[in-house]
Amino acid sequence: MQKKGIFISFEGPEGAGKTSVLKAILPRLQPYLQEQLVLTREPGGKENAIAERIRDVVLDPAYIGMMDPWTEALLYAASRRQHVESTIKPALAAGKVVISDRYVDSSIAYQGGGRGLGIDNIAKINDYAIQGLYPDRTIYLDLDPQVGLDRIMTHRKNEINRLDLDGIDFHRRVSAAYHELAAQQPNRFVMIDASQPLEQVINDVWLTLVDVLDLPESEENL
Ligand SMILES: Nc1ncnc2c1ncn2[C@@H]1O[C@H](COP(=O)(O)OP(=O)(O)OP(=O)(O)O)[C@@H](O)[C@H]1O
Ligand SMILES: Cc1cn([C@H]2C[C@H](O)[C@@H](COP(=O)(O)O)O2)c(=O)[nH]c1=O
Repeated sequence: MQKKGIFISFEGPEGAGKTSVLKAILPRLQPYLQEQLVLTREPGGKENAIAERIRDVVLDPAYIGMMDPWTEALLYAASRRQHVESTIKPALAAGKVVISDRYVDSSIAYQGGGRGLGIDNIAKINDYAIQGLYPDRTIYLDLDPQVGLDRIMTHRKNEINRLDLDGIDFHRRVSAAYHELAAQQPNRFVMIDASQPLEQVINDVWLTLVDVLDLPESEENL
């Protein structure tokens, strides 16, 4: 496939603010990109019934303590393969801007680092899913994992998924793996301090997008 579009992923620990930031950014981007913008997520994906069904299984709190870690890793990779093939690749081939709330770095950090399955092993199984398709830029919302977990336990109690309920040690290993990835690929990762007030985080993300997408430098965009 000849990739023509731009691919941006958002990553971070639980409760870092990815969903809140993307919700705020969407109406600001739409006037520039209109139907060229594809906002999607993992596990799952925009208009991707198969990947969304896998999401339901892998995140279901009913399976706490029951899901084998490799089954978990393979389910995320299977959902990603479907997402890449039927959502991401066609959009990029059509020259669109694809923004994904989580992508392969989540697997490297959560299953490779958090579950201890090994970063190289998880990268290897994900080769089948992504076939070399890495994001052009990855916006990492950086937050102490305990602060993120406290946020979701306080404000989002009715939407807690299976991994949110893993212990703090798991989430600290996830965070360490993300930091290792970001240190290895400083040109791809943009680190944003997600402990700031939400408006400031949104602004920092917006300025990054203005740069990456080469949006016109109006006063509002600076
Ligand atoms: N900068 C911030 N300061 C304080 N609260 C925040 C901030 N950003 C987000 N929140 C709050 O934290 C909670 C989690 O935010 P959000 O759902 O956007 O995070 P997320 O990164 O998408 O989390 P997850 O990956 O777990 O789904 C929400 O209640 C949100 O209002
Ligand atoms: C893609 C992906 C995700 N995860 C984890 C990270 C979160 O705990 C959930 C997704 O929930 P969100 O509220 O939509 O962020 O799944 C993972 O462990 N591995 C992955 O590849």
